[in-house]
Amino acid sequence: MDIVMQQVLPLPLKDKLLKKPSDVWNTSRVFGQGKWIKIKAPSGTGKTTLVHMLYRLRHDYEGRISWGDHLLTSITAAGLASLRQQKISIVFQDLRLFPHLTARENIELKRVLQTPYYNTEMIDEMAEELGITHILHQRAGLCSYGEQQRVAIIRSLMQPFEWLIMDEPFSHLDRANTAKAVALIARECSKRKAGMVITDLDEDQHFAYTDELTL
Ligand SMILES: Nc1ncnc2c1ncn2[C@@H]1O[C@H](COP(=O)(O)OP(=O)(O)OP(=O)(O)O)[C@@H](O)[C@H]1O
Repeated sequence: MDIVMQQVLPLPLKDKLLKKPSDVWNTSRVFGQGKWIKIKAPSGTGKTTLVHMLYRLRHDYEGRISWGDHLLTSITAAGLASLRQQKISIVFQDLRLFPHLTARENIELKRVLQTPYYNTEMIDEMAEELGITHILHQRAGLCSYGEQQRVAIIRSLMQPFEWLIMDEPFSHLDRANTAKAVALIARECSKRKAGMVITDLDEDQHFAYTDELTL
């Protein structure tokens, strides 16, 4: 499934964005299936706005965004839920874990939302790989932000997907833990032949990007 953006401009930022060139805003852009796309921009310039539009959390924009044949402004609630369960997964910048559930419960909830893609043992394997086995039983709200970030990454990998959207997913991880998370994500995307859209402030070489765009 391609993600297509046509002349998209967020209404609250329209005047500001029209004043500078962009690889993404107010242009036609096709994110072809399986591409690994990096979107770079300084703080406060619209990365989270874009991610929320791509995931259809907000639709206060001009232009058109489609997931395959589905135009996001006219998709039904049932269609949206189904595509989010089967085709598009996400790591939010603000993570959106349930703070009163344990780390494991947060991940498990996602795992069982659809016909499980993985069995529950995979949670332990991924937690071990990312070094968070010891906090799986802990309430998510008590975990450090870096621990929560790794929980959110594992949660995003518990479902099938064609696209993984990530909004500054390593912002609270040190270099060694970032490398572990990158290896896991790259493996899981490759296994599914999935694309990714990842935002960050600066250039990086975490993944073998097919496209590097400036917002
Ligand atoms: N609904 C809205 N109304 C007015 N301004 C908004 C709205 N939504 C976002 N903005 C503004 O748009 C700008 C971009 O915000 P956004 O969170 O997308 O940036 P960002 O690039 O993700 O930032 P950061 O790197 O700090 O996370 C900010 O100045 C924000 O205040």
